[in-house]
Amino acid sequence: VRSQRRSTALPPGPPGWPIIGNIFQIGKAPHRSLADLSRIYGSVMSLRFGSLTTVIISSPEAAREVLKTHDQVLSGRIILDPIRSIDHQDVSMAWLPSTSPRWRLWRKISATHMFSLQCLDATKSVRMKKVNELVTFMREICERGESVDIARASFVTSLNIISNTFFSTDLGSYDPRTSMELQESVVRIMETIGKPNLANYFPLIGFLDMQGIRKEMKVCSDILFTVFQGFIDARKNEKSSQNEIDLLDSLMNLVKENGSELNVNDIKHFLYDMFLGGTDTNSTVVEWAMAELLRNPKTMAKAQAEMDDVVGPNGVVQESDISDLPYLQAVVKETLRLHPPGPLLAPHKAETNVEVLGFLVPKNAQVLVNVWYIGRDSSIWENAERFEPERFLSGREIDVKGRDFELIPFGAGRRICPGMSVAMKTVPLILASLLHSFHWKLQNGVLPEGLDMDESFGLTLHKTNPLYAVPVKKRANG
Ligand code: HEM
Repeated sequence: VRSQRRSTALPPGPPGWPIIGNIFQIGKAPHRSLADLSRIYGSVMSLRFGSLTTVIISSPEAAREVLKTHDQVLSGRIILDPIRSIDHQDVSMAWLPSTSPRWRLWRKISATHMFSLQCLDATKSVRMKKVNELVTFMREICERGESVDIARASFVTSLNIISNTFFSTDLGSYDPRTSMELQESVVRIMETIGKPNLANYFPLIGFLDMQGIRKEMKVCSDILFTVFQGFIDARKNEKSSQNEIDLLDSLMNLVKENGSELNVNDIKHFLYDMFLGGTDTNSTVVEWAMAELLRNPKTMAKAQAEMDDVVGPNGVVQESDISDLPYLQAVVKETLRLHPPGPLLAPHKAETNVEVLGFLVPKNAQVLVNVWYIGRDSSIWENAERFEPERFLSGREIDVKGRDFELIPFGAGRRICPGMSVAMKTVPLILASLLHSFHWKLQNGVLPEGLDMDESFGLTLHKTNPLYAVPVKKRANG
């Protein structure tokens, strides 16, 4: 076995420069430049970023090998410098290696206390309430005949869903006059982690903080940690809970029960992951979906007609309606195919040498799965660049749950997004409520075909220019 492993070669890839390797060949849109390179070098390709060997996976077959067959060995994490700078890597569910007992404990806790069917049922009313508030806000915009930044508004909704689940209170506001500190910190942290950062590839220069990334990361993260600490202190001092039990109560009970394993610092870092993982991702998908629908008015009309049929023209969309709205679900899948918020998933790491489709993935290599490219590969998808939700309504059923490797926006295997179940309730509910309550048009007479779809790569793949859209009254109470 040993000699076989030794003879296995690294996957092919473009030649790189001494020391820096391929860093400067990647540019500002790595998912696109890596897609171009994989057309030349194949679906298992290797590059070098500084000292870091990186293997890029670009086909469903290769993704299955990485995320299923060799899942155990390839579920480590490459730690990015900003994460290290706030000491997040030793406590965070998102960054601990999957071999760590603490990672397993957090996955178990989140699966049982947050994302189980029973918990999702218990938090349904929170999602409904917060989405209704979004519609009320949109009604005010509609009355004034103004346009609205779709991502920003749905970010507030997502943030308030999470903050009410944990703390029974709103931390976001639609009113631009209120303090946006926490809201803005979450966005800035996501941007900061996603910035091109030489210190990710040359750890020794991290302390120089040449790009000011560590400083930014620390300032914004401290804002979040201080807010979380405030809630924890208030709960500790409360004699008996005034409210119904929320998730912070459950977490604090867990600390009492698992005293030696978990402490308050662990809770703060867990909350940090949940607030980062569960806000920007959702709102980005809503924004891309609305942008695609505004560019494809017939598709939007079809989705709205389905809702009129199922919910009734004057009804309010309930979460339980979503399962009866197959076209809406297809719109969400189609958006996730073309615009996965994590185009390269999160950076995996090989814990040992392993062979993938005949090539060596060496121990400590970074492994990135280009789900963005897989979603647009014309050998897999007909009219791959077109927004056609209908593709999901005929033929074999394709799911996003990590079983169909041609569509894996949440990843697959042991590192699959733990928040997938709640995201697949929240995103369709927000979208359905927006579409059912209003007609939509672009601002300043922009025509559907004139809407730009430029994207900016970061920890999530954003629309470069925020989508501003105008809600238009649909019916008497709309
Ligand atoms: C449409 C919405 C979402 C998408 C597309 C998405 C996608 C992803 C992806 C691609 C990963 C990395 C998987 C990998 O490493 O292979 C991930 C991880 C993660 N997501 Fe999500 N996510 C979404 C919503 C959420 C929500 C709502 C939450 C929490 C409330 C959440 C929490 C997390 C956490 C904590 C991780 C790290 C898990 C780990 O490393 O073990 N995500 N997500």
